[in-house]
Amino acid sequence: MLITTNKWLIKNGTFAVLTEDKPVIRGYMLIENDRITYIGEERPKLDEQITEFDGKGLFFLPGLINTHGHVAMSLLRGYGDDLALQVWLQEKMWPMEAKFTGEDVYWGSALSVLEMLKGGTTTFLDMYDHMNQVAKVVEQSGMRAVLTRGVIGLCSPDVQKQKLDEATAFAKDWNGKADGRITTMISPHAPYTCPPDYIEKFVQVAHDLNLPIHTHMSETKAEVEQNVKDYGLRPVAHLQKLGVFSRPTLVAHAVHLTDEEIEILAANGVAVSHNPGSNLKLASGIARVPELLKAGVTVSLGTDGPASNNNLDMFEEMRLAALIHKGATGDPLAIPAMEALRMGTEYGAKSLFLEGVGSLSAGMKADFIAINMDQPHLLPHTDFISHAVYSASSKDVEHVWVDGKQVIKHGECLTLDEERIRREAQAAFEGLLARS
Ligand SMILES: CSC[C@H]1O[C@@H](n2cnc3c(O)ncnc32)[C@H](O)[C@@H]1O
Ligand SMILES: [Zn+2]
Repeated sequence: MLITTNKWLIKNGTFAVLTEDKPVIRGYMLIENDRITYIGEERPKLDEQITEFDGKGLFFLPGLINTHGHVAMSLLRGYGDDLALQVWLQEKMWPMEAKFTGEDVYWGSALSVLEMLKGGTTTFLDMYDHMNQVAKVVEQSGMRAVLTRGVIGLCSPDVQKQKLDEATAFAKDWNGKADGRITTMISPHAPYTCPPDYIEKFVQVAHDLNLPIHTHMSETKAEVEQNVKDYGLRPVAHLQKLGVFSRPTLVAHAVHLTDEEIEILAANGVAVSHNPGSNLKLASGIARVPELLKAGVTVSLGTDGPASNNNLDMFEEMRLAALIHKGATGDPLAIPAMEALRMGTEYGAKSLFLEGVGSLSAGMKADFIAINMDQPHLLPHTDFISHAVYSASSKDVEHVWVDGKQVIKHGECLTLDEERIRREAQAAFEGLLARS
């Protein structure tokens, strides 16, 4: 077997290393196979000729990490805007999703993976149905993902069992696949869509497979009130009682929390995926992110699905996170730019229980992006971290590497057929409409 080594030396680059004393350095980054093996201001000594890449005018960042979403919902982008969560789900999303075929999920996911890669996201978490199709897209695209079959348990015991078996089989079959780029989790959709005894079964599966749990939690005020009516407890205490937090857990949203609930999440090491764009669009509220971070909770960023956002631009989520908490608290330091960037990268990796991704340093996986800094809205070059959070967008991403392989070059995807995906996704939406 012919073994070829993949080695790159990036020179003349500006790199976000995010250390407290010197967050940005100018110099060199060496990539060997799937890893960063050197990053620093001095040119590394090399005993062989390797491919050099000129990073002049580019700002290199860790690949962005989107910790909550439902990517196949790109097919429903713009279908059912300006509604609150429950109405949006019950009257718009669920009736349409009931008609989704595996093929729809494939093309919807491909459209989103394309959007994410071109926009600088290198890892995403996805909770949905027909997850084999999402996994297939991830495998082909070269992207990294944490995948989980989300289960809504508002159905007969037989169907509940079938869905749980399917979620278990998916989690088992795909964990570690695609050269380790895919990992899996276990996901009851939410406390309001899964009865307590059903959630306990997911906890048991997570224990059996040694996997983390991901679920929606405390997204709206109405959901919290309904939980108290139905079970006599707010969602945090309810999930704790059912054993969910006995597993490594990532909850999405966590908008409506008391001080005591923040302490419970911190004490149990529960991570939170903050989805500012989706929470604003669905009028769910503003999560208590500064308090969560202060209590020691890992808070990362997610877009949620493309139908409640309505894009998958993680630069936008970082900017929103940095801005809305200043407005909500009156404190300009509520979420500084550097913290927002960490939420979109390093804390994202921690939330997904992934080791070796989320920062640019020797030994880490080579998941990184380059943005073109020589554009009017990114000049002058005062503060690159500030520009990445407050001025940049997904459209500024020039190159993307995942696992040491370049997947986006000058904005073009090297792994997926963009033209075909655009055509098939539009056709899939039209097919859905025709069947509805
Ligand atoms: C069972 S697969 C995932 C399921 O979640 C739905 N969904 C999308 N966005 C949200 C959200 O913000 N809160 C709760 N549920 C959401 C999606 O439509 C799928 O049915
Ligand atoms: Zn969601």
